[in-house]
Amino acid sequence: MNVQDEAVRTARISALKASRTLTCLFMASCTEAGGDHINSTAAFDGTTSSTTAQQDSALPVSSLMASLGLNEWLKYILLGFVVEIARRQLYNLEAWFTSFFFVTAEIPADDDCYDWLLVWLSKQPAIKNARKKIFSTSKDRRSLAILPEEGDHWCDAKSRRLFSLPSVFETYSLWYRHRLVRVRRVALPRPGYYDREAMELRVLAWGQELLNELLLEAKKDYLSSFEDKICVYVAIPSSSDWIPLATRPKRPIQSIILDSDIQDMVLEDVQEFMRSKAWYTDRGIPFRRGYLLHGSPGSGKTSLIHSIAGELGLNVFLISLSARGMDDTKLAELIAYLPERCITLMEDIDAAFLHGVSRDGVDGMVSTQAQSHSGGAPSPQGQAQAHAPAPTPNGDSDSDDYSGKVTLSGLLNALDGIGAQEGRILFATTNRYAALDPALCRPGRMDMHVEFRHASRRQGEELFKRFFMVGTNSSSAESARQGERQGFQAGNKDARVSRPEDPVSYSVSEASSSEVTLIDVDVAAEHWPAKQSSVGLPQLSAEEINDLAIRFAESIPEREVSMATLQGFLMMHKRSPVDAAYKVGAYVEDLLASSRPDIVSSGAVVSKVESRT
Ligand SMILES: Nc1ncnc2c1ncn2[C@@H]1O[C@H](COP(=O)(O)OP(=O)(O)OP(=O)(O)O)[C@@H](O)[C@H]1O
Repeated sequence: MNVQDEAVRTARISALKASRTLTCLFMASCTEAGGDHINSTAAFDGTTSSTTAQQDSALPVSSLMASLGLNEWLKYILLGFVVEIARRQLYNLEAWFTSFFFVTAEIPADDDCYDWLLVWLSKQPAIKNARKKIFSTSKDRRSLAILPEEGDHWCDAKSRRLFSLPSVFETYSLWYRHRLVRVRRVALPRPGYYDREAMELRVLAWGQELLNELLLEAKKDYLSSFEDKICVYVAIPSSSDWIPLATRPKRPIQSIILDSDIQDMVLEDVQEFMRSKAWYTDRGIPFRRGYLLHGSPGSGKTSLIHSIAGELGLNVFLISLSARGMDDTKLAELIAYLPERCITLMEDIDAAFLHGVSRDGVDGMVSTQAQSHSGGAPSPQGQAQAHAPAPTPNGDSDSDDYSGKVTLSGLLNALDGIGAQEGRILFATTNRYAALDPALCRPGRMDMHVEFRHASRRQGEELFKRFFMVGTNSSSAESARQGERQGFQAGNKDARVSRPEDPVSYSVSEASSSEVTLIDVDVAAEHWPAKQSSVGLPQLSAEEINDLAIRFAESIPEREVSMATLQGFLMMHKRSPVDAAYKVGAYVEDLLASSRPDIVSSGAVVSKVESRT
């Protein structure tokens, strides 16, 4: 035998020794509990030096089992089998019992129904008093629906609400209409993806009715929390998601003071659109409608959208094209994830493009002209340039500051491309109508253009009445207001609405311009001595307020100041309508003299409307 063979043999024997020692240790530790301790290590020890592999295999099996105490082991293994089989049978029995006696629903977390249930559950005593639950103050859409309750010290106007939610994987039992309901939040496995959160709801009942009733009750409960509110959602480009931003009380449409009842016209148009799905489908016309509100700042564009959302019970989904991280893909995704019934709002739609990004990659103003001749197709060169970092007003390329990378073609595709959402109601606002690309404004994208101008005298008068007549305890107040309103509607046609598909522009004639005579404020104070009051509203009748409103309207120049400016002025004199009526003239004169750009009328907007319609 050579040295190599000897080394192999030694290695084999060592390996065998080691494995036996391990086996003996394992067996000894396992059989110790049965009291049959076997010191097999010693037995093996005596043989290790002289035994070989062939001798080991010759050991009788029965004596090996006995020496290892395997008989005891078999008992335990069998017992384990029996316990496991019993457990499985019990599980099957429970599953059978549940499916037989309970109606079960699984509701994924991304479904609206999930929110209804979570809010409903958070109000159930079984959850409120549960020993294990989740406390939350998060500002998500559920929390927006949970109203403060009496004696709820957590829920003041400023602090976030504290509410309890069912804990994950915990099963809660509660009673609904004398029937047992079992609820738990579960994770539904999704192959190759994260688990999906869901709610498992089991109702002890034969039919579906009780479950349906529960869900309907939860839905009603949830929606009633928003009855007098609209919910505003904001787009988060980084996650292509929508998160609730706030709830806002509904604003009555009558509180928007516009000439010629534009607000009613727009509202009716939206209502008609919402009723006309079949009409659009029958004619193969994409079921979308866009409204472009343009004109002076502070003239009521946002307020009108707010009111319309409230009147129609729609939530508002706010998209900022120049938000950090927003690009064409995110925009398309965000628009695709919009719910079917909602208002999509793009405020200051010109803002993203005034950074210099446009379909042709040049300044939006210039491209407006170029585009009108190009027929609307994006050029590859233009697209490439449009993706490049936008130049800042001083001409630098500023990729850090300017984070929005939405191109015009990206926006156009999102609005009515192949992946565009059906049934969408889009409202866009701008103060720079002239800067918009005609392709963006064409029918199909923006179907109705509404121009907002600075306040007319009639608007000023109406604003004054609404401001001071609220709470006037006179039956004549409302009738006077009604009468005024009718006169206002019938007499004034100084507003413009245009529909691109309809070349006829609604409107236009100038409001009668009455002479403005400024009266000395001291004279006014003499005229209204008993009415001046520094605390609370003076007790004025509706007729007196009407007179002051006329006075107020006569003192402001036609179409020179915004409604927001007038409202701001009235706020300064909210306890003194007399002062407000007699001091407004001087106030406006001062403002105009200082030529603040936000209050000076712009004639350019008006001419653009005419050229476009
Ligand atoms: N036509 C109006 N009727 C009633 N209130 C108005 C009107 N216009 C403006 N206001 C008041 O002025 C304020 C500003 O109005 P709003 O934000 O709707 O103007 P806007 O046209 O959207 O302004 P911007 O273009 O600057 O966003 C609001 O508080 C609103 O109540």
